[in-house]
Amino acid sequence: MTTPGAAKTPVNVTVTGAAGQIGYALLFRIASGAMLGPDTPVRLRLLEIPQGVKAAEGTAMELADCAFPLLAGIDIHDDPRAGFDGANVALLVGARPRGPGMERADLLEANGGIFKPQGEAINAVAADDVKVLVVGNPANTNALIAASNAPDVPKDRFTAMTRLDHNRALSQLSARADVPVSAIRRVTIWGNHSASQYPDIFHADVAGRPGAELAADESWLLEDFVPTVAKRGAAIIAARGASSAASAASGAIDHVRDWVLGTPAGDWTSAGIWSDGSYGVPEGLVSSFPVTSAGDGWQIVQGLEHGELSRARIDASVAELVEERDAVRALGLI
Ligand SMILES: NC(=O)c1ccc[n+]([C@@H]2O[C@H](COP(=O)([O-])OP(=O)(O)OC[C@H]3O[C@@H](n4cnc5c(N)ncnc54)[C@H](O)[C@@H]3O)[C@@H](O)[C@H]2O)c1
Ligand SMILES: O=C(O)C[C@H](O)C(=O)O
Repeated sequence: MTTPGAAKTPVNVTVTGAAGQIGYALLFRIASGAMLGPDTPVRLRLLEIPQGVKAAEGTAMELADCAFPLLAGIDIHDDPRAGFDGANVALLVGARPRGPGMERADLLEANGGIFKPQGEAINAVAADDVKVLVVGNPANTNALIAASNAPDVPKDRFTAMTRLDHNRALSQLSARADVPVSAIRRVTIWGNHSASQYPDIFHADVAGRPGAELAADESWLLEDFVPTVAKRGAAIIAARGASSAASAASGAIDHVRDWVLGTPAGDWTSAGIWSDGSYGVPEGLVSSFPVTSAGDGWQIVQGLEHGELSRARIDASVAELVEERDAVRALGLI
């Protein structure tokens, strides 16, 4: 399928798990220009397992029926080497979601095996400027697996999604302070996309009010705000009977958009990135940090000071990332 007349060279965007719930919420927004901007045509590569190909074909038919002016083509694959060929942006969504009562780490063995061959394929055939966002859980450690199996791709091109957690934190804080989400800046998710994550508001600006002032109410902070954000995924599963999909797709769009087009001045966002040792997070773990981008890659915001409470929370989440890394090492995945 080709739309004639697109001026710029299309960006190749590979989406794995294209026939799944998140895929269905994500692809139409990418094709509409929400992710890469209103002037950038996209060519979509949908990667599925063989059983998912027919449903992906149905989604591709619907995408064609939207007549998106920016959609320069769609192809569907069940072989990672074909699916990632020439990929400039790769969204690694395809993986099993957790069900009620499970932790995301319970998916390590089932899903970890997906990310080793996908990392190898990205290494072999993706474009030189490839940018990878891992959404499939456990996202941080799956990103670590993919990056570790792509030795020729710079590690900073592999990222894991904590933008959904970041957006959840903004929303909870907005409700608490009774200010619009757009008036809140400089919130951070630290650590793992798991129940151990630490949503940090100590450095936030909440409509001109220091976040530390709100955080001073420790019973609200520790018994309400932090667990509501950190356990939101499980609450959605309990309510919907299925894991978050539209909000996850929206987080993925926000992550890639800010990475490629830049974060707003005076603000930062959160992303799981390859640690360079900042803030005592061991090098080589994929951990969430406060980050900015000027369109040329994520930079970790430096110089934030942490009190005892924040330090202990960050350390606990990082300790879980170390455990997950050791588990996938024992499985031979890295
Ligand atoms: N990081 C986050 O914030 C976040 C948020 C929500 C969901 N998730 C995770 O995203 C993943 C997908 O969720 P979903 O609700 O779309 O699941 P889903 O079951 O609806 O869809 C998953 C799709 O992936 C496909 N798939 C499986 N293995 C594949 C492979 N090797 N290559 C290509 N495709 C493959 C399946 O056929 C299926 O179509 C889950 O692991 C879920 O836990 C992460
Ligand atoms: O919680 C899950 O398992 C899905 C996703 O990671 C989420 O945070 O909504």
